Amino acid sequence: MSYKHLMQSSAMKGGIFPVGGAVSLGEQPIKMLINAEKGARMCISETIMNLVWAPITDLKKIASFLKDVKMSGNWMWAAKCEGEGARLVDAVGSLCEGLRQIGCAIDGGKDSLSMAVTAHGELVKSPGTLVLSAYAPCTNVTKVVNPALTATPGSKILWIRCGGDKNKMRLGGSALAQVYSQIGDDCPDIEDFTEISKVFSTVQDLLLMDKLIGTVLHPIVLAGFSFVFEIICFRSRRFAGHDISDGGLITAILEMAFAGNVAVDVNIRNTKEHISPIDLLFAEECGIIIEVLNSEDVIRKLEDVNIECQVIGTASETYGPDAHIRIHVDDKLEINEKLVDLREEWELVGDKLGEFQTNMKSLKEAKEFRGKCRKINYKCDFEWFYETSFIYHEQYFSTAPLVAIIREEGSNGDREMASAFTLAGFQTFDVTMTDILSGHTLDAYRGVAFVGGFSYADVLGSARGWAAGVMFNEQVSKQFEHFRLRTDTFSYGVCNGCQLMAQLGWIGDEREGNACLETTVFLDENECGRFESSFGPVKIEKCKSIMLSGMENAILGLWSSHGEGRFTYRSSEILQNLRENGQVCVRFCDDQGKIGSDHNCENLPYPLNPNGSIDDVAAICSRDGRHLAMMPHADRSFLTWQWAELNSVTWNTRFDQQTVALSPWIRMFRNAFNWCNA
Ligand SMILES: NC(=O)CC[C@H](N)C(=O)O
Repeated sequence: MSYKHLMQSSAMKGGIFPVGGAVSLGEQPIKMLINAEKGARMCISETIMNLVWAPITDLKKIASFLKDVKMSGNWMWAAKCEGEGARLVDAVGSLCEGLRQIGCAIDGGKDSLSMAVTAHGELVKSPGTLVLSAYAPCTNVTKVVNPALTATPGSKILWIRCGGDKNKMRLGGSALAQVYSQIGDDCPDIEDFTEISKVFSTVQDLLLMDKLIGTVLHPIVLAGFSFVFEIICFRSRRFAGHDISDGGLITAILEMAFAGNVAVDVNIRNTKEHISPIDLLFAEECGIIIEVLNSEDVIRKLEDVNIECQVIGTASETYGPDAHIRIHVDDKLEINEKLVDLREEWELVGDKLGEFQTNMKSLKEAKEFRGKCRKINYKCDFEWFYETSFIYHEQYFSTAPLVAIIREEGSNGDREMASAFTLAGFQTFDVTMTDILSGHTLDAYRGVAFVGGFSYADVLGSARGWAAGVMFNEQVSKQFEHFRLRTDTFSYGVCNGCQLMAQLGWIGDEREGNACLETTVFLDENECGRFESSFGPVKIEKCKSIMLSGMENAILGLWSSHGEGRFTYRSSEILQNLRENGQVCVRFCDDQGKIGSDHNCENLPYPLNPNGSIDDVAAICSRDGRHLAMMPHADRSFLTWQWAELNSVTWNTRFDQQTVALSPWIRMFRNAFNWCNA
């Protein structure tokens, strides 16, 4: 089947069309123990304040943006126990009323209403719980804001409270209360839902107005005939935001600092004498924290709708081990700690869970890394811009080279792979292993892509079942081998596809003729012992891969997402040969672009090297460079908004809408296209 819809949507929409879906969650079971009605209202506010960071509706077209938000309500309650049925009714009533006030509907859900058991003669009830999930169309995924403080010079951190009674900072049901094994008796509440709507609408406005976000795009060099612009950073990253919920104001500020890895200095004014600094910092009253460049404009916008806001401080470009957190209340310094020390406190629970999943060596290495990481210096000197307008003409596809996006039962990376190849100018086709088994040949294709996923649920080891399906079927193995040996073809295998290529002998110690007889390179279990999903830097090596030509020395971010990614070789000579032949194509690297051997080590520590591959190998190609097998996902990193962090990216490139959307990884796919057309 052709991915015609991808090509057609490119043709119709004029290229990349960054729409998507936004989802958010809210749950407040501990507050519900104190008061079911208040807990339900806090659930609504948490859900909405988690959703506010994605632009969800074109405000000009629809009068009430929240009308586009739908929710699913899930109830877990011991409703048959005495008094619980009545509490459930109260909670449902307050939920309905709250949603009515903000103009939002529930269109689905599920309930488990017998959440109680008798064990050893004792009745054990689950706390009555409501989990709300909101969903809405996201009009522009490039404008989604995340909590990582950007520390952009000139920006300010603002605290905006909304919904609750401003005379109160209630600690009931808070994380602080739980730390002292208490629940409390007075929990936060939403007294005025209109304020929630106003804040929502104001933030939505900010998301859509670049002026307030402060995009910085300025010409730095005028070289020859071509303008070179520096994209200082991806635009929405000039704006950070986080809701205040579990843990209160202090936790929101700290989490933003941890995520940005930057220093913070704030001074919170406490206007009410009866509120102590502890209440102020730990109460979980509804609100948000934002970091913006043009704070005066934001304050004015909020004043226009009668929402108070306080400028509480700034983040500064002091990173990781150099960064301090200073929190004052009414000019009195309450907290003055190193960022990394506070973050380690915060990581304690994660590390405890990690002890059940991960080996101690990796946990220790991760801790050391957190303690010294400053900022990752991505680097890209090559051009990845190309004139894309031609691919918007459908007739173009009658001449473009064909790529088969091959998937098996359990694959999940086929659509992103198809979209990368389509954007690079190929005609892409969805080809299942069943198609090939029923006689579909690869003769028409110039390229094949083996996608990522969990073929046959990884039961016998990743890609083993998939490989067996090829190796033990004479017709399929002939078909594959014919394709591999043709001199006008290329292939790209990612993750599960990379594991498959290793099993099939497409990379490693290649032999003439049937390559499927033995495996010389094998992807073993990650050294850390768990499935690893992380975004981090890799270095592109000077190598034979046709897809990576001209990209050497770049330091780029890439998603890893695997449980079995450790390149392992039948003998040490194989790795040595691969190195000497220029077949090691990509390596995991540290924040400065250094690999393990630069530090006189066999490989980098976890999590920089997420799987423990010797020599930090992340991708290998065939002897002639036509076949490339890569563990991390370029297919999930070729658009800028797919990158988990871009704060520190400085790239030299021509600027236009398309280039902002495309990350340097698109060059790989474009290289393949140029190779086919050469
Ligand atoms: N994303 C993937 O392709 C994962 C590959 C494989 N299932 C693993 O866990 O290693």
